[in-house]
Amino acid sequence: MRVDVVSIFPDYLRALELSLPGRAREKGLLDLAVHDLRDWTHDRHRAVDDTPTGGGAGMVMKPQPWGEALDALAPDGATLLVPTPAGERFTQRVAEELSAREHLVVACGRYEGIDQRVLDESARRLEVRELSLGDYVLNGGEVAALAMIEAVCRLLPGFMGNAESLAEESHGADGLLEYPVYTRPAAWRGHEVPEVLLSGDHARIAAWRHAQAVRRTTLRRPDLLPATTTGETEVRPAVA
Ligand SMILES: Nc1nc2cc(Br)ccc2s1
Repeated sequence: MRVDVVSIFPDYLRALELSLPGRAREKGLLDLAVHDLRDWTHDRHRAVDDTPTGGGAGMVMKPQPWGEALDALAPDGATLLVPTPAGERFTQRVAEELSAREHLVVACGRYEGIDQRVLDESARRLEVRELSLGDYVLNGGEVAALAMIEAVCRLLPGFMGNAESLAEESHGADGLLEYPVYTRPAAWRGHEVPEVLLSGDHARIAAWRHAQAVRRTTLRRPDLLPATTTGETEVRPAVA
């Protein structure tokens, strides 16, 4: 997979060259580049924003620098990711879908956003996905881009050393939150590891872990539980 990220704060994205994406690049799984949007400006102030047409507060990102940047970086058929509070929800399912793409170009907006015509023009030759991390507003798309790129790239085959751990994560195939985890020592500051985990009975351990995942999901994210046939969310008994 190739990932190009465009931002007016490219240093914000340098973290992508560390930790997971850094190792994947060494393995040849991921080719990542960060670009400064101002490289596609032509005035001496390197302007990337202007006042909103129709009035209103703040500034809007000009179409011309984005148009030229995307012409240079995004081949026809590439996927353009645009983090925005107004986007479709970015979920593990979306991350899985995007991990199968050949080329992602991530446009990090700032100010009040990017001129809509950039998205409309891009849709003529790119897959455009406006994506939201959640119902809150950041100062720009960079933080969201870091999260989305990590969520997508860690799903690339061979990216994670232990692929088995992917299967047991929160929001996995079963749609449940992850069960609580423990390690040594068996007792720590008066807290004991649940006896079942020391039993060696793998069937019993698996059942306990599933029950804990259901309990945690019911308590914290009932919206993730499958609806019943009546369309209501099934209220399942909390597991002791
Ligand atoms: N939650 C999010 N907030 C923002 C703000 C801006 Br400005 C650009 C992208 C995003 S994604």
